[in-house]
Amino acid sequence: MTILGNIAHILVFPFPAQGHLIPLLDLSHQLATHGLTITILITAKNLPLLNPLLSKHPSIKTLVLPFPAHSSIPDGIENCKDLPPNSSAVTMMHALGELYNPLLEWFHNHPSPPAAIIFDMLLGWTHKLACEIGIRPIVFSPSGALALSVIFSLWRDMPRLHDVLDCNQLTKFPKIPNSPKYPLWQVSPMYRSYVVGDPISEFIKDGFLGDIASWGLVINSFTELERVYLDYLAKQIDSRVWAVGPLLPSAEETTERGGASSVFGDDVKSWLDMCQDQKVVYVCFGSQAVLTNDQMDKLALGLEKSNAQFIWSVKAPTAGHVEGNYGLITHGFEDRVAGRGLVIRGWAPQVSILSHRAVGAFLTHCGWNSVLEGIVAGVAMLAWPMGADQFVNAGLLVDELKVAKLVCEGAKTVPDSTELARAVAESVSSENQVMRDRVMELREEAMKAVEKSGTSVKDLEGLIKHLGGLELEKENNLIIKM
Ligand SMILES: O=c1ccn([C@@H]2O[C@H](COP(=O)(O)OP(=O)(O)O[C@H]3O[C@H](CO)[C@@H](O)[C@H](O)[C@H]3O)[C@@H](O)[C@H]2O)c(=O)[nH]1
Repeated sequence: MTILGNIAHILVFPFPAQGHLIPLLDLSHQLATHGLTITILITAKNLPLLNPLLSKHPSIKTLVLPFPAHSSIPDGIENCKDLPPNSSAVTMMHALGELYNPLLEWFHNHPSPPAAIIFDMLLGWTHKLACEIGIRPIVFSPSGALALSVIFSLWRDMPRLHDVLDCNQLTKFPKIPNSPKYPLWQVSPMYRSYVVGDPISEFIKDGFLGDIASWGLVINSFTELERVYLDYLAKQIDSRVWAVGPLLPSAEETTERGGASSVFGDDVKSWLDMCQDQKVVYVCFGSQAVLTNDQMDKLALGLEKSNAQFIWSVKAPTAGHVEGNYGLITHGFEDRVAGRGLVIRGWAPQVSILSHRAVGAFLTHCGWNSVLEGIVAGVAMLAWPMGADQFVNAGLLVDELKVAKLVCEGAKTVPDSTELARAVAESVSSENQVMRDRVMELREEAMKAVEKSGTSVKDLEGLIKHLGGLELEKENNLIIKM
């Protein structure tokens, strides 16, 4: 397929958190495959995360800028997964805002600068920079359309939540389809901690308003999954929306996606090969969540009591976690579940585990990438949302799509091990067939979306056509100026 003007040069600017970076790199792969010239802005410590992509596309260039020093980020940390637990994405967003001038300078000195920037939604300040240079700002959302509708609604409408004392009071979003509502404690902490006039708060607010004002929105979702929310977003932000998901890794990339796996993929595969179809529960809470020892104990007990087969991917505490209070696997647990349970410490090859025929259920925090990966794998989900957009995603999965059961809520909540055991056992039993059938239907829709003439393929082609058009526009402007 040839798409008009596919020679455009695009700058891609990912946010340094695996859940954000992975899908934007998958999108970059698609754009490079269609012949676009891509430069990826990255800081030095995150550069190795680009290796699988760069080896597939040697034509992709990198713009490596020094990570800006920040008083709340210890030296040497450049990725959210390594941030101390008392820091948040806000600190990282604020620190990266200092790249404004170096980036501006790079643009001014580039012989053939990009015609557009595709930037992560947490880097909304890029919108202002793009306007200053006179190129198109395109925001990329690694979150789904419902979650993005909620985030945009908060920052655009600015509901007064800061003086509400009851954390269970419902925050309502009547303009969004199906009028979702969430207890205050589940609403974005980034928004709840907003203080009028505070420089960091205003920086964050301007960033989201920059997203909303962007020339286009690329989102990792697909029409059949979130049609009403995608339509709503298109009307709200008054710009082009391209739903290009689910963004998937290429077959050879599934084991090194987002980082080097801490186990041999073949060992995990051999272990899974010995299990029956759809009997294994995969447990993972994304790239950032580290459980307290209390949570670890109850989760371990739940898995033990369930008698189910499982793989549990356990994140290690970062240097900032209080020594000994986090991430400890209960003494003797692994011996007691030997043969039916596998614990992976560190980075697990999640996509290849989920896609194995033996995996039937996924205990997840409902990070959007995990949600999409779970759907593509056709596994039923057990939801334990902990923060960020995860409560919104869990609501979509549990109440609307009915492909998940809620088993726990909250980053600090300790689950009841007996209830958890029951839910885990049930998730891979024949009683759960209805949910499994529903998720298989969604899987089919997801696969259709990314096949030839599928909705996501069409949206991707539409995006590429627009990007090609921008390059022609740039050249015409130059001719007119000359
Ligand atoms: O051991 C692991 C752990 C994670 N992953 C991958 O890492 C990604 C994790 O992304 P996600 O499931 O979205 O979780 P988070 O890392 O928590 O993602 C952040 O970013 C998402 C996109 O905006 C949000 O939906 C989440 O709430 C937010 O926490 C997925 O692709 C996983 O396959 C692995 O490959 N191995």
